Amino acid sequence: MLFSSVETLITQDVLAKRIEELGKELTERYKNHADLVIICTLKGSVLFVADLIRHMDIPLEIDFISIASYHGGLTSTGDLRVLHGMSTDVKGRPVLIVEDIVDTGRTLTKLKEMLAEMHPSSVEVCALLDKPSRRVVSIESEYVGFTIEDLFVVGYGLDYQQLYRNLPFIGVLSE
Ligand SMILES: O=P(O)(O)OC[C@H]1O[C@H](OP(=O)(O)OP(=O)(O)O)[C@H](O)[C@@H]1O
Ligand code: HPA
Ligand SMILES: [Mg+2]
Repeated sequence: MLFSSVETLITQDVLAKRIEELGKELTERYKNHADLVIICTLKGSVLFVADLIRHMDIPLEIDFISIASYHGGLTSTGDLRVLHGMSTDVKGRPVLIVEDIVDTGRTLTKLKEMLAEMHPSSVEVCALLDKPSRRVVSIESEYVGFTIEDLFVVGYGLDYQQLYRNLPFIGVLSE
């Protein structure tokens, strides 16, 4: 499918303000919990996590896991592949998963199952975008930036065929 333009759904300013709010909320949540580990899901969450942690005024570690199921397309293939694992020992430590988007819920479900085997003291999720209308697996995030309609979005880390991740705003592709 060919797309000719991108329409803005969430502007750079609106993103920045909401991410600052989330960072402050998370600072309050975790300020009395030592040893926080943030797990960023690559590739989509890389811009979000970089901005979010700059508003978290507490000690934290960060690690990355590369997990993918869209493989460039518009729909989840259901074939979840872990392309790179994490290296941090999270046993007995609070974990915050940072996700760019929860759509069918399959990625987050798989990630939470994998983490449970590592016995962290707690696991919470901060998702920039939530698309509840597309859920296949019932799962919720403790912290959500924006709840969006059933639209395929790109930008601010999110891709279509690995492109558009560098847009500074969230947009919708149009033909
Ligand atoms: O709730 P779901 O339907 O599972 O979709 C959400 C996941 O899908 C996307 O990853 P993708 O597979 O596109 O990998 P990427 O982050 O490398 O683009 C997105 O970044 C989320 O991690
Ligand atoms: O709307 C989306 N856009 C980009 N990647 C995605 N992965 C799940 N949903 C989406
Ligand atoms: Mg993708």
